[in-house]
Amino acid sequence: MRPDQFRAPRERKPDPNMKMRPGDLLETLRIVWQASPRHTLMYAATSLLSSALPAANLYVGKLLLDEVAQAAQGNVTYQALLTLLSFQVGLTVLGSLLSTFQTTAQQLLGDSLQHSVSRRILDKASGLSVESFENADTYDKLQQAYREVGTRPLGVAMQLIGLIGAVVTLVSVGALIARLGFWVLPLVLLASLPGVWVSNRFGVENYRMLRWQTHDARVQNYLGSLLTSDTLVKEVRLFGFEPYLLRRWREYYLGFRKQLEDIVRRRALWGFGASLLSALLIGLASALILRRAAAGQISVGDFSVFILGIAQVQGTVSGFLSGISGIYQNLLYMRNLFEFLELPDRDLDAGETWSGPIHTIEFQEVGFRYPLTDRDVLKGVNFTVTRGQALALVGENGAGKTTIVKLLTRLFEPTSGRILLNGLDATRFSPRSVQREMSIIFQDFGQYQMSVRDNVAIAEVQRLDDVPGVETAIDRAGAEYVDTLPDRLNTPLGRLFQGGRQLSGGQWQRLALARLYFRDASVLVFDEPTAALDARAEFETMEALREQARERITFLISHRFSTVRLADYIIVLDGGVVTEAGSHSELLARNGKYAALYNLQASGYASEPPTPARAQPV
Ligand SMILES: Nc1ncnc2c1ncn2[C@@H]1O[C@H](COP(=O)(O)OP(=O)(O)OP(=O)(O)O)[C@@H](O)[C@H]1O
Repeated sequence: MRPDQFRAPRERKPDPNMKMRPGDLLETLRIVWQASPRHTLMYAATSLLSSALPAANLYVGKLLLDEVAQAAQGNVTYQALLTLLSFQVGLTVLGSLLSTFQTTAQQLLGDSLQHSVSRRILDKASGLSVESFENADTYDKLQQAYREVGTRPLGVAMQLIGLIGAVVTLVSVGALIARLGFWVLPLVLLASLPGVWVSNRFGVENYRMLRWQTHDARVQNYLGSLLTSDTLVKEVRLFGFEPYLLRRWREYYLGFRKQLEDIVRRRALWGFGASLLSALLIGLASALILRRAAAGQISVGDFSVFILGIAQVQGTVSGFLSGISGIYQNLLYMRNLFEFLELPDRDLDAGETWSGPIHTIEFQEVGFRYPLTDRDVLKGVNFTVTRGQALALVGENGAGKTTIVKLLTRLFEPTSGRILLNGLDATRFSPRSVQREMSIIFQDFGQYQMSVRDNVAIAEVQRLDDVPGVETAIDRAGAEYVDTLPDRLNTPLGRLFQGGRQLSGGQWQRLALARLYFRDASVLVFDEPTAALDARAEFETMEALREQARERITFLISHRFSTVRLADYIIVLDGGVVTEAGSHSELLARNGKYAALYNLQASGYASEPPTPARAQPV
């Protein structure tokens, strides 16, 4: 996490680009249709049929009431009443049947949609460059897209079909109500608007608030995760910074809370005003109807259509308008998703395919600046390394050692200068084909919560079943402890899942070394390979490394000069610039920075330990 991410909660300005585009609705519907055409059709058909049922129910209900009123005067047979009742029962049965099919279609469509959109997001994420992951904005987009994938696209489809259904209901029920008087329907429709306007307005505000909070919520989550992490608990307890973390976590909460309270208060006030206005309008419509009733112009059945129709129209108008705002909100999410899916991919297969071992690597005046930053972290770096040589990169923290490795392994491209492989410009070749010739152990290597075998063979997935290969790599990395694990190579590792074995830092590091050895590569990169190893393991690792290095090009980054001195060629970096280069003895003879650092470390071993102060008798 970069320091700028750790800041106090602040007012975040709305993203000016957060607007849906005209094509988003169609594109969303296309995604829904493609996920499952059959269930989309089934959902649409059952929803639309259901939308016509309220009017049919109202009408049959009205007929039934009128007949009952007639029956009181002895004008209607029991048979006629039963016929109407059977219609009403039929409508109820049809309603439940449609709703059963509709729910089934919705669940299956939702599942297919979640799968297909998640798949797109994961596909996209796996094609993104390392650079995109290091960009907070892209990372926020990815997180939000992935978090809401289960609800949003389906939401758009359901709401759109719901809108069409609402039109069907409104037209049919509206036609029944309109028969009761000219002003009745407009008044009933008008009465539904204030409430819907309020819920729409605050729904959008709520969504925007959540979206602006995404970044801060991520920081707050991170702070919470520090307090609940099993790996960090020791450090957190020892340094005792729990209160600090809790305070920061709470500061973020209070920031969110302030925004929420503001929205909730305003919404309550507007909501109250809206319901008063609605009640007035409905009162007016009722007075008009009652005047006609008093004049004997409408039947009991008609009056029931009015009373039940009000609720129906209000519910439908509210559903209709909140459907529109729901579509708008969901489309804002979809815009976020589309923006994420439209991010430029880094096509790792673009370019010629590199094949065969790499014999020489040459950096020519290589410079580099991380995207969105304004500082060159490498400047005019030159060196050549050939097969059989081990090259060590030395320098203080932040000097640019890991960045050189990122360029060498094509995770990033130089901003100036070039890298030659066997004398050919590396950019001609696809990053993936070049990476195939490289194997690496990073400083922050992966601890995969998988089996021992997967942890090693994942370096070359097409050889996942190569058990002898895995065993050889494990031997070479000195990870014999694997033999003592309950299920040897098949023992699940890590604490995340049940039955997993947790390893020590050094044991994990040996496994990462085995992973490096497992891949048959001509360039090996060791970024702090012995940091977590004990003295014997470090010695063995360096021996193995020397053995391996004969046939290969080896890059070594280490702060331990006992390791560095074994390299054939050493490059000293300072602030992204190569300040010294040569073999260990040459650099010592030069008596420059390398010699100073080496002697500093060597004196740490050679000097007499300070004599402990003798306790003074009191
Ligand atoms: N993703 C990034 N975005 C912006 N700047 C970065 C990024 N990664 C590293 N840097 C900066 O680049 C410079 C070189 O970093 P690099 O990781 O290469 O140093 P290093 O020599 O490997 O350090 P260490 O010995 O601590 O591992 C540092 O100033 C660092 O802050």
